[in-house]
Amino acid sequence: MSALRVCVAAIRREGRFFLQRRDPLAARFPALWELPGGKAEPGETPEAALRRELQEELGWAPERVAPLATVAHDYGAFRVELQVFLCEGPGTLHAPLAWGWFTPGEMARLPMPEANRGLPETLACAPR
Ligand SMILES: Nc1nc2c([nH]c(=O)n2[C@@H]2O[C@H](COP(=O)(O)OP(=O)(O)OP(=O)(O)O)[C@@H](O)[C@H]2O)c(=O)[nH]1
Repeated sequence: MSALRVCVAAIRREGRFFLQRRDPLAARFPALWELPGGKAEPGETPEAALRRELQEELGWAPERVAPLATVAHDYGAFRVELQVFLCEGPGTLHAPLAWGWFTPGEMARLPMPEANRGLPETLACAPR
């Protein structure tokens, strides 16, 4: 089974990261907290996909984007490969869902998709 390539943004401000909560009525992973992002379209580079998703989801363009980690996870019914980018820059994020800024320690206590389990540790070690 081929993996869904999903590009996600670890948006950092003052040591905290932006998470949004999935729709409580979503068919998959309802009400879990996740990083903004989504699937790359055919022919799209991961960074271009990420920038497009951030614009669509949050109406926001990052000033700096750097690859941080890749996490593969098998959910059984499907596999994902999360490509995580560290994103920084000013400006308002126009989030339509519940959202917040969390330290890696706080993040570790939130309900998140299984693929995200190791992320708090990775984000805690992200280059300054
Ligand atoms: N955006 C995002 N997706 C994640 C994260 N962790 C994780 O397992 N995923 C999964 O990766 C896929 C992302 O694809 P998508 O963003 O285009 O899909 P979607 O929210 O419309 O959800 P759906 O296709 O599951 O209904 C989803 O299956 C999502 O649950 C994360 O931190 N952020």
